Amino acid sequence: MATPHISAEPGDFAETVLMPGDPLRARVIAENYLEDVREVTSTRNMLGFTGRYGDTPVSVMGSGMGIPSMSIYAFELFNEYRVEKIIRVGTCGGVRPDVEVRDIIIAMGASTDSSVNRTRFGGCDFAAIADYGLLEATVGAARSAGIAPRIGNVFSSELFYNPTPSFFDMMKAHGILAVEMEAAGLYGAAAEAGKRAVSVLTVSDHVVTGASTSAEERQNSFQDMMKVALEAAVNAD
Ligand SMILES: O=P(O)(O)O[C@H]1O[C@H](CO)[C@@H](O)[C@H]1O
Ligand SMILES: O=c1cc[nH]c(=O)[nH]1
Repeated sequence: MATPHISAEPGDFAETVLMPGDPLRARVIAENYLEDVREVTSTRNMLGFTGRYGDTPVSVMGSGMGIPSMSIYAFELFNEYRVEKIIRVGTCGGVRPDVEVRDIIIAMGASTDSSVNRTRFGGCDFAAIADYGLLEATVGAARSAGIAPRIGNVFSSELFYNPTPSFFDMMKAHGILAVEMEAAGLYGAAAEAGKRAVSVLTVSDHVVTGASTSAEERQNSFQDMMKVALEAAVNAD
């Protein structure tokens, strides 16, 4: 039953799909965190896998970069493959001065300069928010693991290379924790489909201070993020 962008069969995806931007990271997650793994799609090399985390079936698939790419895959997973929950697992750049590299951010909401959610929502402003149950499950998983997550508003940017430095001052003044490129599109797609989503992010760099993570720090915070996302996949009702 392939869709235009996914070559899996019905039933190939679990109810919960973890989505990093990078399809090769999806493979790393599948091989290192899941058991009984099989590849279920590779159209355009946007790799997807299904396996088990403990007793719970879990899938992992790349979303690509940016809201348009995330919107395509989330739409097809929610509407064609009966996926119920998507947990984005990605990187972000810190914005507020009190956010530090390696922090784990749970995006309660996602502001954006993209018009995608207005297009979905009849030209009105849509409040792109995480599903509350998934938010609780991720926050609970983080705290149980001794991780203090930052919870709040992120900014899903259309541009990675923004030419206007004052853009980040505006974000900072509005309490934006960090900038990334997909959460607002994912939350809009979930709402449109009547499904559920949350984004768990690790801070890889700081766009204001210029701080960045070493390879070892990146690996540690990646492991923290994966623990949070996988435990939430198991524990969310
Ligand atoms: O690490 P991922 O999930 O790809 O997320 C971030 O990294 C990419 C930019 O380098 C964008 O996709 C942004 O959202
Ligand atoms: O989208 C992103 C991701 C990480 N760091 C950034 O500055 N932007």
